[in-house]
Amino acid sequence: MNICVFCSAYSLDDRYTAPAAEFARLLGEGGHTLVWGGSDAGLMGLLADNVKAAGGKLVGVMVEMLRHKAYAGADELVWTADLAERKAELAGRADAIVVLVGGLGTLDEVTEVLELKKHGMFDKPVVVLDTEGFYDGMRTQLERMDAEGFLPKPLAELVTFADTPAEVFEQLKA
Ligand SMILES: CC(C)=CCNc1ncnc2c1ncn2[C@@H]1O[C@H](COP(=O)(O)O)[C@@H](O)[C@H]1O
Repeated sequence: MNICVFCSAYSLDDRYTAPAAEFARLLGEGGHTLVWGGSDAGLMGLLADNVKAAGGKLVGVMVEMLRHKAYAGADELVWTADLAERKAELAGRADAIVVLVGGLGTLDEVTEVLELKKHGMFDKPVVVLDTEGFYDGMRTQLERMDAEGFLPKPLAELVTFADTPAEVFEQLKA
């Protein structure tokens, strides 16, 4: 399975890096391919290192303006002209999307795929790994949208939440 991951490009503490490394290990050992932003920075680099160490393949989708941060050991690096083209390329190559902790870039990526799903223009599973309750705020907001008629389909059809890396893979099998 080509698993596209959105996550932080920053270096984070162990509360976040340990579950990300565990997720990467399960991905690699499961024989999956990581499709990600192709960067060696922070959590993105850690993810790629751990997938590779566990025997998984790496497909990076990089944007020209971040060429200096490209991950050196990817099996394939795809170059895109801008962030919009990159998001389309990432989603287009994904059999599933997993969202790890991240900042505005991650939020931008996940909201875009959920909006595409809302319109039936993307139909792959999206699973949020809610490490340390990091996404509780986003979840509360989305549940309120769901309960108060802001979504055209049930929230569970757009995105699901997992507490642990193992639970992410259980959900992807379901
Ligand atoms: C100086 C530095 C950290 C450069 C590396 N910076 C980056 N390299 C590759 N993709 C990125 C970078 N920054 C943001 N992104 C994109 O936005 C997401 C991360 O942004 P954020 O850290 O959550 O907001 C990633 O999923 C990635 O697709």
